[in-house]
Amino acid sequence: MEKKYFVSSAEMKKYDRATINDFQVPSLVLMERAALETVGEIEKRFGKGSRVLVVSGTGNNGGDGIAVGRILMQRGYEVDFVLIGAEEKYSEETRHQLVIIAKYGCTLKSKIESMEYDIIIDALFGIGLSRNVEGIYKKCIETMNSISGFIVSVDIPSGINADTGAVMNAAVKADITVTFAFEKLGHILYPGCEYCGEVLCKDIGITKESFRGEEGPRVYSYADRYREQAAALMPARSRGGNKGTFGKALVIAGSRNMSGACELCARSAYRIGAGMVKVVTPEENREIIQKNLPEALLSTYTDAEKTESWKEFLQDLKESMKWADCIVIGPGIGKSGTASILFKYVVKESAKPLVIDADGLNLLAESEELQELLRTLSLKESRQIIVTPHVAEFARLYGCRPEEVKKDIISKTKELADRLCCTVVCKDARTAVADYMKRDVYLNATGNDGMATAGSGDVLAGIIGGLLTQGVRCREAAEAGVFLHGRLGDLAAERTGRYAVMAGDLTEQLKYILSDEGKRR
Ligand SMILES: NC(=O)C1=CN([C@@H]2O[C@H](COP(=O)(O)OP(=O)(O)OC[C@H]3O[C@@H](n4cnc5c(N)ncnc54)[C@H](O)[C@@H]3O)[C@@H](O)[C@H]2O)[C@@H](O)CC1
Ligand SMILES: Nc1ncnc2c1ncn2[C@@H]1O[C@H](COP(=O)(O)OP(=O)(O)O)[C@@H](O)[C@H]1O
Ligand SMILES: [K+]
Repeated sequence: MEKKYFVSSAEMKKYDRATINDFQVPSLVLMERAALETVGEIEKRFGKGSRVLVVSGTGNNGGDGIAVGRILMQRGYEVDFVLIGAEEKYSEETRHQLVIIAKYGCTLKSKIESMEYDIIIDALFGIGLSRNVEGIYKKCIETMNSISGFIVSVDIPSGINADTGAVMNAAVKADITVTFAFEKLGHILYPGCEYCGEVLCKDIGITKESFRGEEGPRVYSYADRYREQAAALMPARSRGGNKGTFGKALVIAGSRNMSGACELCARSAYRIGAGMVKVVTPEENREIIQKNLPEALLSTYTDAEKTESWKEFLQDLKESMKWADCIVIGPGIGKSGTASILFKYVVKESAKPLVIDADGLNLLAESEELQELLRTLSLKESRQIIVTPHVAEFARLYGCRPEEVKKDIISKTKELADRLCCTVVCKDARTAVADYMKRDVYLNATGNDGMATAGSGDVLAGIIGGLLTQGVRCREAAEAGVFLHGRLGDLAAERTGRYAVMAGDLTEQLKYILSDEGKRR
């Protein structure tokens, strides 16, 4: 799988240092390459004679900016240089860039004087931002945002935390961001991603060799090309296959007044390619499922208190669990006594890959015993288990507040995966996937706020289940499922706009994005 990395500022600094110290590429060479790449993007958009303001800070981000200004000036642009910060703080490289522009007779200002530029080069802070922006720095960011001009942020918009995407009290709102070597976490996480404009990632000679044989960056996504080639994430489909070949999903979902969850989930499992889907739901949903999803097999239950029929149902369920290649449990099952008994029974008795979603997660959060059971099943019986909480469900399972999850979704997802010994999909605007076997965390870059609509989680659970039935392993099914689900949301939003997207539209889009041959196996 071709990956795209999102690095932390510590990782990026490590790769910078390895390139400079181990490979002996001078720091000023990297800076010149960074500047040339940035200039290239400006030249694509603006011609000679355009008015440019360079706003630099004292660190190497400022040095990049001054080099950009110098090259533009040599190529016929009109450039003003502003540097904010005390001289004793200048980095060695920035000092050097200042010596060069002084030789060319450029003057350096300490504040923004004119209000009209064509282009503003934002080079106040890069990945070295270490605390909240205050005083003259804050004022300077506010001025850049208020005056006219196309804003080009160098490396990252000044004021955005490169590790978390947080706004550190104030941040530049860029039109484009030209970054180097690898995209940073702050480019993809909210709210940082909304400040970057288009992110252009450029090679300046800091490559994978700078990992020096160690594991690479911890966080990755799928390469952008899969957006257009979604089918490349699918298992190859055998032309001679029959419905058994493509697997059987058992979807245990829905409750009284909640038939939609199982319908969405089961339909999505079918649309992603499962051969057979059996729905287990309360008797009240029989008619509606038969009418709306006649393709599904069906098994219904009544209250667990009705002992005789419940016993019969459990017998049937046991057979269904043997029949299935994977089980999805939770969407809309509620938290009634019957739901709780059913959930415990399935976790204990099933031997197949299991996806636990929605109410299943709430029931799991309430039972230490079941959490312990998950660990045992995973460690002793190598059971494949995926849990798919949204942030609030995650917080209940983890035992913290939802804001804490949002703030640190990457580490928290990995921690919960280690604790439960399974694969965890923490759903948010940027969904994270981690498991207990691997250090790396997948961070999803597809999807949009149109998907924040009831039932879209049920669709994801069905998609992941449908991938499992086709033999995709847990971690890969979770990552590919999340990526594809986001793409479905993006395509649905392209058609209707983000306001109008509904969960069923996501499943509908599956008709269109998997038209090519799968290549995974
Ligand atoms: N040779 C290299 O190491 C390369 C570095 N590059 C550039 O260098 C940047 C990183 O440079 P630095 O590590 O020098 O860091 P920065 O230039 O991002 O900023 C660090 C400086 O800002 C100060 N600072 C941090 N937070 C502040 C705040 N809230 N208020 C006031 N001052 C604050 C620090 O004390 C330090 O002086 C990258 O973003 C990139 O643009 C690129 O040129 C590529 C090569
Ligand atoms: N702003 C957003 N950007 C991208 N994806 C989003 C956004 N908001 C929600 N989503 C996605 O939509 C889905 C919502 O799932 P969930 O909260 O479980 O919904 P429900 O319980 O109603 O089915 C998740 O996969 C989540 O990642
Ligand atoms: K910057």
